[in-house]
Amino acid sequence: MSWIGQAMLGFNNWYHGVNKIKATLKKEPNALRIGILSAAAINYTAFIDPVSTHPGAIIVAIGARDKSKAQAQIDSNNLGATCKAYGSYDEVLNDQNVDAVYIPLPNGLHAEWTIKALKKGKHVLVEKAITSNAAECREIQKVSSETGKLALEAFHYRFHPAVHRVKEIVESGTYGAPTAIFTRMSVLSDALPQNDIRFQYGLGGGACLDLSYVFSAACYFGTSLPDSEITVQTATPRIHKLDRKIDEAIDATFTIDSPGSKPPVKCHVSADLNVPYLWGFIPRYLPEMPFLSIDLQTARIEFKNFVIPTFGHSIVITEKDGRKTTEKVYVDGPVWGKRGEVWWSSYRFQLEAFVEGCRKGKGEGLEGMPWVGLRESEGVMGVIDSVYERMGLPVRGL
Ligand SMILES: NC(=O)C1=CN([C@@H]2O[C@H](COP(=O)(O)OP(=O)(O)OC[C@H]3O[C@@H](n4cnc5c(N)ncnc54)[C@H](OP(=O)(O)O)[C@@H]3O)[C@@H](O)[C@H]2O)C=CC1
Ligand SMILES: O=C1OC[C@@H](O)[C@H](O)[C@H]1O
Repeated sequence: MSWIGQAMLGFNNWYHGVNKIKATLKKEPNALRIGILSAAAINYTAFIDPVSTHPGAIIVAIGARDKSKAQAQIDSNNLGATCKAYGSYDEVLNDQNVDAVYIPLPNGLHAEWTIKALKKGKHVLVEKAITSNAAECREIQKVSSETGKLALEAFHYRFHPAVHRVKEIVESGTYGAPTAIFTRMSVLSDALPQNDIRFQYGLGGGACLDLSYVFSAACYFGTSLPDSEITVQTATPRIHKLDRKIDEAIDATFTIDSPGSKPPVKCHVSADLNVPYLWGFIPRYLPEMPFLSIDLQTARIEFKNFVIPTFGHSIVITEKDGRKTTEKVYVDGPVWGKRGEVWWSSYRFQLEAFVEGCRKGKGEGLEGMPWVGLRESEGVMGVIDSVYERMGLPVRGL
């Protein structure tokens, strides 16, 4: 599955001549030294590629359950000179040369390893979904504040300037307050093997956690978590054929009531890990872009590819009188200002924020820097817990 993102990134890098930039980049002497827990498929796109263009970050270790797998990833990405292979995740955490870790483990293992890493004095960038449930996320908050180390959920879309621009339009009030939000994300028919981590209950499988962008984005554009009240109205799963506890797809509605006089926002989210065949017999192998729409009092915003805007997106605003405006924002924007490059992926923007957060030792409240706070992550996990309860499926991780 990760090959799709990797191919798009390859095209982006070729188009913008990023390989030349990588070849001439000099690392700073005090670069943040980062270890990776596992040789996951997503590592190249989400982490190794961004680090290769960041002067202030260096990968010093990869640990996998089988050391040869870690070594193979080090070799295939030419990380050899500075990067050690380990045969366990504990060895990465015990390495005094590691300042921070990236955790791309299955979702059901995120809490355990994030907490272990924080207790070993490492800052943590942990893949989405941050945990299996809201209670685990509260535990991470507690340990993060006890240790003074950061934990950041890798919701990379939140670091992209196009997303900041849409948030700015919503918050400007130009078109009134938001009243309804729709978000959709899907994975092509048969793209994932039946034994994928996403289909294993014990590893935190299911569409809600894996495609948690749809919940995160509805909450982000519809409110400012954690101060709003979110009530799940409906939730319908399509159950995986091999495991009755796995939601292969979900469709849910919830309302967000924010403090103040704003109208409640009606949210509708849809996520699918195996898009059904067309007319029952034609597999859908053509990618369907993640999609978001926001109804405001006097206009609708449609945002195509809100998840990885780097690889092509559009923001279309249609006012009630029919006037249309289209925007595309690849760099700058209201949060980053002049920081960033047009070829930066959402993962590269995310790394920029993570490294800065680690350096300053403070994630939330850094001036002019995007961040996903742990209380917000907990709020999103709380919505997912409620959706599972509503569907009559077990809350993950319990
Ligand atoms: N930000 C993004 O765009 C994306 C994020 N993700 C997220 O990244 C994480 C990893 O996804 P992905 O790379 O697709 O997954 P993979 O299955 O490729 O990687 C998961 C890794 O987890 C390790 N692992 C540890 N215990 C187990 C176990 N019991 N069963 C299976 N694997 C185990 C394996 O490590 P080892 O190498 O030690 O054997 C494996 O390499 C998930 O949290 C997912 O949500 C995924 C895709 C895109
Ligand atoms: O970006 C993504 O696309 C497909 C998913 O299965 C994956 O986990 C997600 O992060």
